[in-house]
Amino acid sequence: MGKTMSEKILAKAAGVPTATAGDILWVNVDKAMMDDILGPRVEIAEKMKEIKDEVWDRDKVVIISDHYTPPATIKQAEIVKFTRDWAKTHGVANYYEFIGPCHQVMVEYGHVLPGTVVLGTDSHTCMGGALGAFASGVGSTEMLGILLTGKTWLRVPETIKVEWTGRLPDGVMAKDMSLKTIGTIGHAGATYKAVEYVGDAITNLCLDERMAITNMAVEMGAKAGLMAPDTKVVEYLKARGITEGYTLFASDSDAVFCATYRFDASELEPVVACPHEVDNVTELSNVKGQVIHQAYIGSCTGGRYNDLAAAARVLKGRKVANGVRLLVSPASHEIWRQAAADGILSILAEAGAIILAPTCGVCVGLHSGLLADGEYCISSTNRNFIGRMGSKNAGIYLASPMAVAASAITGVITDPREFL
Ligand SMILES: CC(C)[C@H](C(=O)O)[C@@H](O)C(=O)O
Ligand code: SF4
Repeated sequence: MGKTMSEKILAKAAGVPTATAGDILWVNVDKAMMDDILGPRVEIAEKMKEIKDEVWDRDKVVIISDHYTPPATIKQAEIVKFTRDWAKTHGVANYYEFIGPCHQVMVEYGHVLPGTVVLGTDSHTCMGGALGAFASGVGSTEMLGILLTGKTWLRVPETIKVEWTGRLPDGVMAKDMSLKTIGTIGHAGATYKAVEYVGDAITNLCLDERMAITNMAVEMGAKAGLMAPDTKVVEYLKARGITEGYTLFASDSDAVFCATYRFDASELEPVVACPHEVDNVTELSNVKGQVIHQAYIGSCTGGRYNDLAAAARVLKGRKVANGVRLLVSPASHEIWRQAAADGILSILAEAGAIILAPTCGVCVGLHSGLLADGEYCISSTNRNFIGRMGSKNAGIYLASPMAVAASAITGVITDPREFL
């Protein structure tokens, strides 16, 4: 009987010849990531002092200060300082601060490799599945065990196959595919399962777009969101000087999937997730005309180069509506630099966008872009829970970067195809 990607990756990590969904395995972790919000400061440092105050392998730990950077309060600055100092005193050279949201940093700096196990103290760690890794979020207690031993137990998940075929229409993006999938499967429909995305509509996507999909696998409850690594992944890694140390696992043709969902990308139109649940998805046409006060393009979901370029295509030569805040936060310093060099940030700024630093801040309501009672934001991010961006009486519509850009121009939720 054939094996899925997850079964193959976890068998390799456990050092066993084969694994089957349902098996409980002790796996060796290839990279352990902590961010500033759930990292060392969350009892981990204290507990390690009680047990053994050193990490199992300094080269396999990555610590990223991203949620509280740039610090907006003294408390946030103290947390970032604590995180930085902890990394230094524990010899963790893989420390990054104010480079961008952790998941983008992990990929850009080569810490997510095909066929490896990457676990992080952030729920969107699953984004790494776009490069063919088994990447998943864990809690601080699990992370404590990993830091001390380099291992953790995992139950090999069953896999749901999500097949996207057909040609994506102009003006429709991977974010629309992601939201359509989540709206169909539901916010708990993939609990403790892996989701594997297949089909030519997936393989035709660039890596930026693929990551927008795997990033949100957790919004269905999934343990991991995977795509078989192909030449686009190999080229991406090669461009970063990485040509070995990974395995290109793909699911066997006779692998066992617990469910299969099929979608036709050629029939997909822009969709949005309406307040206050990520699976509250409807066609954008059903909420067209909804007033918005803020438009946000950013985060580990929708702040990559392709997102900014797509938004610039809509905004070029046009102006943000008076009274609408269009905030743009490139998902990393590298993206910020490249988008600036290529004139993309100038187009966005010319239209009236305010370009922010690479940060988690707006996405999770930690330091800027907060909403008042009765305000609405359309956002290229991944969560729209109550109070996510400030007031509990505000609302967030999740959409593609192109839909966000189009809505910023009109001041109401708008189909981006009107501007193409
Ligand atoms: C605050 C952090 C732990 C959280 C996560 O785990 O995803 C955040 O990044 C988010 O996007 O909600
Ligand atoms: S950008 Fe948003 S979704 Fe991504 S890690 Fe930061 S807070 Fe979480």
